Amino acid sequence: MENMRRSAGDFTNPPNYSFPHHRLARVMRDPTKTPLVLVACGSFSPVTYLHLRMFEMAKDYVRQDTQFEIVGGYLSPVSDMYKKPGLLSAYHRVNMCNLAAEESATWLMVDPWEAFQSYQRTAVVLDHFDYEINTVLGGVHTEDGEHRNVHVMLLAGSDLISTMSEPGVWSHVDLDHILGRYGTFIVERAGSGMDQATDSLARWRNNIHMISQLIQNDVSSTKVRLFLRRGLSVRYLLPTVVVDYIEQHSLYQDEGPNSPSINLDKGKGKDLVSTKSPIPQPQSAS
Ligand SMILES: Nc1ncnc2c1ncn2[C@@H]1O[C@H](COP(=O)(O)OP(=O)(O)OP(=O)(O)O)[C@@H](O)[C@H]1O
Ligand SMILES: NC(=O)c1ccc[n+]([C@@H]2O[C@H](COP(=O)(O)O)[C@@H](O)[C@H]2O)c1
Repeated sequence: MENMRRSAGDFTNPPNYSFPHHRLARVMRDPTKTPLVLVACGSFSPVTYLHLRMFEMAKDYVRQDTQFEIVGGYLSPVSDMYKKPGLLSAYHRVNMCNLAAEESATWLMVDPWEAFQSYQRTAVVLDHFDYEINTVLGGVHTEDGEHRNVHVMLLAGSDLISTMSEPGVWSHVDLDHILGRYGTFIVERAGSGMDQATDSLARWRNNIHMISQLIQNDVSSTKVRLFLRRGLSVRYLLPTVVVDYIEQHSLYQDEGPNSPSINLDKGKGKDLVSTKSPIPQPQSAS
């Protein structure tokens, strides 16, 4: 079951959807390596420099410590149905991610697939990338024309991985699918210990790569939203094009219907009130 590849009928697509691949490198530089696509799932409400920085940190780690070659990276904003506090409409979140990705790294893209439809579990999202890249596009090639399947991996902060030990948030079947079949790069996040995050995930440890933050940076979307509501500047915490977009559309002026009241503490605000949405539990991920 774990290695079964999905087919078109297994996925629901939003209207007029086409998979973005304009920045996906289709020819590998080093034929001895395994091609890799990084996928970051999250709210991105709004996208910050930390989200973009995660990809750069992973890129350094991949080059120095692994046999992978990155051929592309994706931000995959979650559906509005996730109903997380502070979640702005998918329309604006996807627009902001696109602006940020376009002006940042040349290998970053935004996939609106999960954003514009019903909530899709992360295991299904990774299957969608695997399907689009390997089945539909046919993977990538070496310079000699040899075909290679692309390995898809989840890129996440240590707070997200911590939730994998919280009861009721992830099903065991999904965890086995995500960590067993795909694997993950975990970026250290202030306030969310790396060891603690992965203790209960030991059986998949070969597929879990931990990336330490050598320059501490604890920007979070929660704090950015709070700053905006208080009329404080968020410039240099997120790309200028995103700051301009937020100003033009007067975004994040109100708390919004899902928002609990939060304080600007040292963490993300998550310690004070649970912001985790109940996740519909799957029958099976594959
Ligand atoms: N400062 C950070 N350090 C490490 N990882 C981060 C950081 N900020 C976000 N991430 C990671 O980015 C991914 C997307 O996160 P998300 O969009 O939920 O951002 P967030 O800042 O945690 O949002 P919110 O504050 O609204 O909860 C998650 O895997 C999260 O762990
Ligand atoms: N069971 C699951 O597939 C599951 C559970 C919790 C969060 N997630 C994903 O993690 C991402 C970030 O979630 P938070 O912003 O709540 O930390 C979202 O993309 C969400 O879909 C998936």
